[in-house]
Amino acid sequence: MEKNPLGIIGLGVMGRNLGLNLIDHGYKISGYDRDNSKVRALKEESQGVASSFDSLEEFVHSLESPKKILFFVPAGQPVDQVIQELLPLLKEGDILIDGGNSFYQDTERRQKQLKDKKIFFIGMGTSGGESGARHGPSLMVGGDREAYEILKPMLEAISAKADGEPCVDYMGRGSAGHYVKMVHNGIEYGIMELIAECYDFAHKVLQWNEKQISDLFEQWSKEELSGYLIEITVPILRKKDDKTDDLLLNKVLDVARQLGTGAWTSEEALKLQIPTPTIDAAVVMRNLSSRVEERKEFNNQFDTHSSPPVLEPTVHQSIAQELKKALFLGIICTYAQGFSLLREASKNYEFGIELEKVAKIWRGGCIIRSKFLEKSRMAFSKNPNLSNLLLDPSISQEIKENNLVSSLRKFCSLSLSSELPIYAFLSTLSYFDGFRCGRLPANLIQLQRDYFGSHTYERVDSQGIFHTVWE
Ligand SMILES: NC(=O)C1=CN([C@@H]2O[C@H](COP(=O)(O)OP(=O)(O)OC[C@H]3O[C@@H](n4cnc5c(N)ncnc54)[C@H](OP(=O)(O)O)[C@@H]3O)[C@@H](O)[C@H]2O)C=CC1
Ligand SMILES: O=C(CO)[C@H](O)[C@H](O)COP(=O)(O)O
Repeated sequence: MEKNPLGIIGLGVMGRNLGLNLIDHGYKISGYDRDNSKVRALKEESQGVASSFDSLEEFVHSLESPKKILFFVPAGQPVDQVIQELLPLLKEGDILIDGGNSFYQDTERRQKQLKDKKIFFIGMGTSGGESGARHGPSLMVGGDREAYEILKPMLEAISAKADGEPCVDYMGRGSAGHYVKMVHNGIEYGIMELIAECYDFAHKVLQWNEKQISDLFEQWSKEELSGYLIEITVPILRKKDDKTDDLLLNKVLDVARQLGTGAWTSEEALKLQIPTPTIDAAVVMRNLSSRVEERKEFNNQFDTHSSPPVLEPTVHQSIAQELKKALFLGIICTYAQGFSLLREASKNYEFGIELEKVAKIWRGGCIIRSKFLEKSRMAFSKNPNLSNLLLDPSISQEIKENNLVSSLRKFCSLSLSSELPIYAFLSTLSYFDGFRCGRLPANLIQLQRDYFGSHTYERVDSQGIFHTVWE
């Protein structure tokens, strides 16, 4: 029997679509899932091109050597279970690829576990959701470079293309691929929360309807704000509910669920002491949204409101312009925070991540793709050691020339007087102001630490460590 170059385990949303994408590009694949109906469905959908198996032994046997097996099963225990089941069937040199959203420390552990057996374990962050997997995802690959080189032609063929370049690359050693995907998702959380806060403002303060707001987002998606998350907000705002006459949006419970990657990003940033306040705020607001009972109680208990500013319709268009600029700066700062975290993590964990490559493969296929990523790519290409995107001369020039900071400030102050929760925008503004204000009140904190704990301090006028005898 002719052997196939790649096998996929887990034929749900991602595995099934990536399998069909591979077949479109001329690769014959084998598929396996613990749910036999999914195995049969793939065979039918691929018109028999995919070889599908109900037994793991037959599945592994159908693959050419070295065996290349990609899994798309839920992160956590299912990945370990699949590895355990596969181990007796594998030989030295075989390559396992985890395409799911696994936690990077789990990936490191699995790589160590399989190294002794000389089996490669690649952590591959995959982004683009269902349609990306089907028509071209962004693929963030980490682990052994030798194994990546074997997989490269196949991955390049199925990945999205941005300006003709494949949106896949080797991110670095160990769990670098899953780490980059984790930060991608943190940025995704930040941008989604900023967009939601914009919508809330247009809806509650400008009192625009969803048609007007979707037209605004549609306009933005053709300008410098152009990006996938802005784009998909347009049809989402316009979608009719199929059960009622209302819009679907009005029928959806206001609780934002999460699978964990955003919170992992914030936890990592805290651990490495890199400020990522927009991402943190996005996680916090998802958490707050889920406290449904407390929110109801608060709503009853604190039901008095100050009178919000009245905005005449004549100023609406100019406020919408400020809103656009505030969102643009919010998005720039979210990317800046994500890239700063990646830079620090790469140093700390010795991943060897090149930020230019990250920006390059995020330009297409992934959920956070946007026009701004080309500017980020150029910034890191000019200066691979750039510690913060906001320090790039052309990006800072763009922020200044377009008065983005004053728009963000105006938007925040209007929202605050309208009692809108805009935690992501406020955090972004404080991030910006905190970096540029010259002198922070951290000197006072230092003296408080020294007062109660003799923790010492440094002076602005002489080198060394100082302590004051306080009493
Ligand atoms: N959906 C998305 O947009 C994206 C998802 N991801 C990540 O990709 C991974 C897969 O996600 P997705 O495709 O959405 O998930 P799905 O739940 O759609 O598919 C997972 C499949 O794996 C099967 N499975 C679970 N455990 C095992 C096992 N031990 N052996 C064999 N098959 C098993 C499941 O079967 P059963 O149904 O019986 O449990 C299911 O068919 C996750 O880590 C996810 O976070 C990454 C990027 C985007
Ligand atoms: O990886 C993804 C997109 O890039 C997945 O869709 C992920 O599930 C999104 O995260 P969450 O479910 O926590 O919102």
